[in-house]
Amino acid sequence: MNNTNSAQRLKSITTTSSIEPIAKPSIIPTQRAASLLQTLHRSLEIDATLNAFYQELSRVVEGCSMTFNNNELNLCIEQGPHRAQHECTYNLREHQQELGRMTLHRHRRFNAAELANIELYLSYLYQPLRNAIAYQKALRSALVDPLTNVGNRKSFSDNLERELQLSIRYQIDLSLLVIDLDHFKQINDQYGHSHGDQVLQAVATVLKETSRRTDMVFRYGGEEFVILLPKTPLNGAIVIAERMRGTISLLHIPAGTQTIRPTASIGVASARGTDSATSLFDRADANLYQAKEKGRNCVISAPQEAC
Ligand SMILES: Nc1nc2c(ncn2[C@@H]2O[C@H](COP(=O)(O)OP(=O)(O)OP(=O)(O)O)[C@@H](O)[C@H]2O)c(=O)[nH]1
Repeated sequence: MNNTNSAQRLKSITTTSSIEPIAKPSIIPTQRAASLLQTLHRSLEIDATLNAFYQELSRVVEGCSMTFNNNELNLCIEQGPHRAQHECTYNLREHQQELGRMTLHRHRRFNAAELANIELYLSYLYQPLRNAIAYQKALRSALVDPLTNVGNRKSFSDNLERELQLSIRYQIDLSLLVIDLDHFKQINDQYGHSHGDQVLQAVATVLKETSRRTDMVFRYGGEEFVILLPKTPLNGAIVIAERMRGTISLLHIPAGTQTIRPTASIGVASARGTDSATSLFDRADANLYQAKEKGRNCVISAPQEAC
């Protein structure tokens, strides 16, 4: 295998036994190998597992840095000082499932013994990393709505409590949007449930795309979404809500020969020092109710407003 200035080493590792080192790795004392395995198995945190791997690897492959990517979990974990011109990359996979892509960088080229060591160490990493990834995926699936891929109601409750505490303790603004699709029952009845699902997915995409990275989008249930806007006062929240409402109203979702044009009503509220999670949510929800009462496809942030 090549290891020149521009060469990229790309290898798929499917199981521990499939690794065939191209040179003899340096001999790791049994006790050291056992202790490395024990350390790698200690945590189900991907970060901690990779950090332990890197600490150990950099003893035998000096001066290297490491980048690990997992697209499904949206992970990019970097260890070590910098990226450099020489690199070797391994696609770690289990059957058809990607565990991730591991790249090691260094200013000096990797020699054959070092490459063999890297592969030996990867064979130790493989199982602990697989366990950590499976655990993170399980945690994630308990908190993510599978249809729309945004946070679910449980995730919303956890985040609302935490953000409200932070907002009260540090006197930081916090706003909440409660968004409900209009006449969604009619959409389901007229176009069918699967087109209804497509509308929910398209709306979730709009909500994610029209919010900032720090905003949090959740599906509260059915055709109702909620958005937490940390560090956002009421007037800012109204602007974001209007942008979301406007963008949803521009959607054209194909349904056979027809097109679905959904709209949404939005209730907005901002946290006060005396708020509980329930009182803040109830205020936004009451405003949503007003928006429905006053004609739908509008944003209400105070009970007296008209659409
Ligand atoms: N396709 C689809 N429909 C859902 C899902 N969850 C809930 N619904 C439907 O959403 C509809 C909600 O209807 P309603 O609560 O009557 O509200 P609406 O028709 O949107 O009327 P307004 O909110 O008053 O504008 C019901 O028909 C539910 O069956 C889902 O995951 N997929």
